[in-house]
Amino acid sequence: MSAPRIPVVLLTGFLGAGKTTLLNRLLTRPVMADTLVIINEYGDAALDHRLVTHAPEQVVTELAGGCVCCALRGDLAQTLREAHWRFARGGRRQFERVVIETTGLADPAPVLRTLATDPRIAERYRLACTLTVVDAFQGEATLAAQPEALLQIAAADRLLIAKTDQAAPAQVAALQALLGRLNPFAQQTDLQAEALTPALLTPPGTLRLRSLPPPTAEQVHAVRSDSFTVDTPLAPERVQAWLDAWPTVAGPALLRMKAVLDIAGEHRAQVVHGVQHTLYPPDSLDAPANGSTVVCITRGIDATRLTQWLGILHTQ
Ligand SMILES: Nc1nc2c(ncn2[C@@H]2O[C@H](COP(=O)(O)OP(=O)(O)OP(=O)(O)O)[C@@H](O)[C@H]2O)c(=O)[nH]1
Repeated sequence: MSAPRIPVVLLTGFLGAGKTTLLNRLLTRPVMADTLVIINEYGDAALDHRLVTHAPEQVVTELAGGCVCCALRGDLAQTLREAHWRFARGGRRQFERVVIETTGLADPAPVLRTLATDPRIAERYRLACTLTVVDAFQGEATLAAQPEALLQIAAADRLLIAKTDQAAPAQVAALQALLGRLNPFAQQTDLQAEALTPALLTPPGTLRLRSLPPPTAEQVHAVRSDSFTVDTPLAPERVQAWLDAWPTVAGPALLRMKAVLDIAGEHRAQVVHGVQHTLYPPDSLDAPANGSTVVCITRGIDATRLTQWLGILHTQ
């Protein structure tokens, strides 16, 4: 009898929707022991793998600098093909399941196709479930403006609604109704209200993959990712001025900002997230920063304004 195939969970959702936050919650569950996590990031400076807290029996690896749905599809296939010996101890495979976190701009359909049709992958792996995280607060506006978000909704077996604590109940209800129209097959879960159970990692019914027209080349290619690094610790008042100036760049053109900051006098790295209009309060990592990196993923932003804003961090 051949060995059972390894289940793969595809975790997707638009930039900043809450994928990594969910992953961190999931990885603390016993059901997620022995998990290989593959994190794909759009920016060339990968930060997400540093933001994922995991146990020693979990392996986290990253694919950065493009999307697994296009530029890095071959890299994903190679990672999966090689994983059983690359992530092995004493000749024994170190994982029993795989979670792939896509970039927030990925179209899940080509990734699902690779999983299903590459014979060397399909013989070892099986798709267990596609989870799409949706931001309760910004979800409707994102869906109206960002074609990739629609593709992610369409591919979902489960729609996981994050940030319901930030949205009014009527806003959540309107989003749920919209999601129900866009993908009536997917089960909707409010991540704040419901416990994360193993059932979340399995599809609610038969797996269905529906196709929507892909975004046009123009829509995809107008996206750019810029990273900005400073090697020396940042003065706290500079960081505060930079945070205060967030409204000068915030908006739909700033799809995502992620920063790991090395602030003078702080022993631990500080993490700051921005998603379109929203800036989240800084958080600390359990590790020193050794330099600061800010990644901005933008579509049609005023570059001068962005540069001025970033400049606040290190201007003498
Ligand atoms: N209030 C609130 N904030 C949340 C929730 N989920 C995520 N966030 C915050 O939203 C910001 C972005 O969350 P991430 O988990 O990094 O989002 P992501 O989808 O992984 O982002 P990308 O990897 O850039 O696509 C962070 O500051 C999180 O703390 C939630 O349920 N409630």
